[in-house]
Amino acid sequence: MLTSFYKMHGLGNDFVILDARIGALPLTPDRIAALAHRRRGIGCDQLVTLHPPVAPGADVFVRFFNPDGSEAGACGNASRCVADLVWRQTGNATPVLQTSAGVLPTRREPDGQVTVDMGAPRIHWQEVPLAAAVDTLHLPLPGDPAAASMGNPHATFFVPDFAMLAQGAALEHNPIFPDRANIGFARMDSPERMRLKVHERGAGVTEACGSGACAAVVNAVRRGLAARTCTVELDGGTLRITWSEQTNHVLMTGPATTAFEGTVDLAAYPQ
Ligand SMILES: N[C@H](CCC[C@H](N)C(=O)O)C(=O)O
Repeated sequence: MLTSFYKMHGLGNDFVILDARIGALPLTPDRIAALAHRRRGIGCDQLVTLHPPVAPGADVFVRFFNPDGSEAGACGNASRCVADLVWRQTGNATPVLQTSAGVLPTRREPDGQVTVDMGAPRIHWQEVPLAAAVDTLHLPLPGDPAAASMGNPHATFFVPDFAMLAQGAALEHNPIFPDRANIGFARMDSPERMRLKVHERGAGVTEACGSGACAAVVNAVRRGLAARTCTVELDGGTLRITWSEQTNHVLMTGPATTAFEGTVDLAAYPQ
């Protein structure tokens, strides 16, 4: 059974996008992991599936899966890529994405970049989630991180350099994060500019993390370290993030790139 796929990336955070809008695809966590494998599969940081929308006003329902097979409620870079794909397919420059974490309006900018309204950050401990009723602005961990969710859990460490990146895997699995967490390391170069590296939950260090950039700016603003509009410099490039005072929503603007299209025989991958 040959299935078409799109290989796309947002600042080097790369995705295999499969279209399940015309019919369900036989995907299991093991098959997702096999497809995401860098040598034995197509290879990607996340596998993304498209489904018929259910939410009123949504153009497509999008699901995000990490290469370990786990599902995530948000993926900022992939959301920009799906919005770009829908525009290429339909000419709709403002597609609305339904995700398990909420309905995300998007907009194609005149320069070809894509803005996604990532919704409001969740900053209560139960929403991140955390395992205990602690202040999410100062978690009881060495390095004093803050935590927030953009529909997926993020911890942000404010650091002078990136020596702590090597601790990302252990921190991802720290028991304070019952659903694990994406671990961001942010160096504030000015209130308007942040350098960020992210060890992603279920994926490891990626070239960019869109939801991680959103959470890092939210946490930096909460700490009084950043302006509400901040340029986030990641390994793969830069994102513009604004945490709106009026709407409490976080807007993320950045590129979306198609690398290639292909077909894959899903039956050739383990169930
Ligand atoms: N690893 C993340 C999902 C992908 C997020 C990232 N690729 C982005 O652009 O937001 C998680 O398990 O929550």
